[in-house]
Amino acid sequence: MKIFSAAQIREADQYTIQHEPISSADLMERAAGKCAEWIEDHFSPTQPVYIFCGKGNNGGDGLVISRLLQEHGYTVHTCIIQHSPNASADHTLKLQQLREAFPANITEIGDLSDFPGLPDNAIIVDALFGTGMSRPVEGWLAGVIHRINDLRSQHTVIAIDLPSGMIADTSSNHFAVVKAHYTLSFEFYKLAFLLPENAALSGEVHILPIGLSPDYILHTPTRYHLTDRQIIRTIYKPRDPFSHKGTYGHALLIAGSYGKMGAAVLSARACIRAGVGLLSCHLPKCGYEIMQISEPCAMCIPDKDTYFNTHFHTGLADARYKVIGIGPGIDTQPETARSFEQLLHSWQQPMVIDADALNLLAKNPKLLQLVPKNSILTPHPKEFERLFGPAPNDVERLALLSKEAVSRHLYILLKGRYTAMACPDGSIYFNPTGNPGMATGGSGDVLTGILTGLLAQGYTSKEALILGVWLHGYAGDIAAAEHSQEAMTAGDIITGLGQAFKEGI
Ligand SMILES: NC(=O)C1=CN([C@@H]2O[C@H](COP(=O)(O)OP(=O)(O)OC[C@H]3O[C@@H](n4cnc5c(N)ncnc54)[C@H](O)[C@@H]3O)[C@@H](O)[C@H]2O)[C@@H](O)CC1
Ligand SMILES: Nc1ncnc2c1ncn2[C@@H]1O[C@H](COP(=O)(O)OP(=O)(O)O)[C@@H](O)[C@H]1O
Ligand SMILES: [K+]
Repeated sequence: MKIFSAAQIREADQYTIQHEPISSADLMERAAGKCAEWIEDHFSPTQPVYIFCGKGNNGGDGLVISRLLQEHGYTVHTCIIQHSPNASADHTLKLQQLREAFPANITEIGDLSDFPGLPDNAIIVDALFGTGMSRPVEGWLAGVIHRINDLRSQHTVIAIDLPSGMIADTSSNHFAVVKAHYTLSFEFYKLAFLLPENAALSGEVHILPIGLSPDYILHTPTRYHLTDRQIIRTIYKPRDPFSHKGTYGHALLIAGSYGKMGAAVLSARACIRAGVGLLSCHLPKCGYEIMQISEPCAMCIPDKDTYFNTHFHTGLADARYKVIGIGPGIDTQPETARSFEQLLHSWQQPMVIDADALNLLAKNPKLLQLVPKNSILTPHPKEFERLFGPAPNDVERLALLSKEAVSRHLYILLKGRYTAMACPDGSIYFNPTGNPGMATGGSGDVLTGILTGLLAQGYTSKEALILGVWLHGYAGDIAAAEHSQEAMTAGDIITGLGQAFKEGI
């Protein structure tokens, strides 16, 4: 699914109005109708509804919702916030229609002292501002937002299109923003919903289709995308009935150290479950028996060193590996760093680089220059900061992520609720699958194994990244459904992979 900027959303709106064609007032009727329907499906008419409307088109939506809910027997109080002497044309029209149909319970709020007292069990609908926001809300208007937020523990807050005060496509960190329980947004996810800094603001987001022009959506390029099944289906390649294990590549996984062999085992198991043809694991001697016993499908290459991987740069040419995955549990010993440097001098194919291998790159920035083009780097936010430095907010962190991916010709993901995947072509994909049950040691090692396994099978770096992160999260969701978010383990994510392949594509 494409994620458009506020300006593009306005364009989509205008394009639909001209080409469907439909009047802007009718489009507003359609959008607000979807919201009213959603509210009717989820809340009973016995609950009083308080709708706070701004004077732009977001407020216009609120006015239509008010009329439609009253037509269906709800008691609605409509509060119009007088933040400006002028109202949009559609706001003016919809206010007139509301006054004609239901003249009672319409109040104007010109100051915080006009804010109504709310009865128990009320629903607050926030229709103050939507995609028209471009600067922070200040003064008594910010006070209205704070007042709504003070009431959220006793009442349900439903934001229309965006929680008011939030800017659709840039950072609103530290601004006054409504904290909604639900956000009913039109047609598209907004970038703002995917940012960790906004986690407490949008609540449950529901995207309501309002019939914006499919032509416009198809032909308008955008930088941001949210992975969905449609994208996944274009990537996934079913296996050829005449294929053999050579078809699916030989991967080398460099992982583990004394006390961290679990990371290597998890990664190896995930790589195998992701469908690799053959897997060899380069391990410190102490890990040899552990791996042989834990995962009989993996072959093992013991290092010269008992506790750490220190000589994995040798013998690469003979084995004709398709891909190398490196990092889970390898520690950051100087001998490991030296071997990594030599490996980077001799290996030119894409690699998957994770965990301590990322920390080695952060410690030795000259190594970063040697990373083969089209490699996949998988930092969590702390590892990202060690590698590329801090950013003042999430939107600037995304810009930094993309800049590094483009200038170095690498695929770099930034892990989190909506893992962001930056590509060398400048695009950024967000992944919606996964859950907080995956915030547990070993989940990242599983991802490294999956990505390595997919690259080995011939998926391009971009395909492996988007598909791998999707499957990882999907398998995590299956694990959480089976075991709960608390009790699930990284191993359960691997177990869930089978069902993820069967049901998630
Ligand atoms: N995009 C679409 O396809 C559709 C959009 N509709 C609605 O239209 C909304 C956009 O409407 P508008 O463009 O009128 O914008 P908004 O209603 O979001 O905001 C514009 C109003 O807010 C005021 N304003 C903006 N920033 C302010 C600030 N920092 N402090 C104080 N006042 C501020 C402006 O003066 C103006 O009165 C969407 O969010 C959505 O709710 C729907 O009605 C129809 C379909
Ligand atoms: N709240 C969450 N929602 C979705 N995915 C999550 C969440 N928390 C963690 N994850 C996923 O779990 C993985 C954790 O990786 P990482 O922090 O590297 O773990 P480890 O180093 O312990 O293996 C990442 O892929 C991340 O996106
Ligand atoms: K709103």
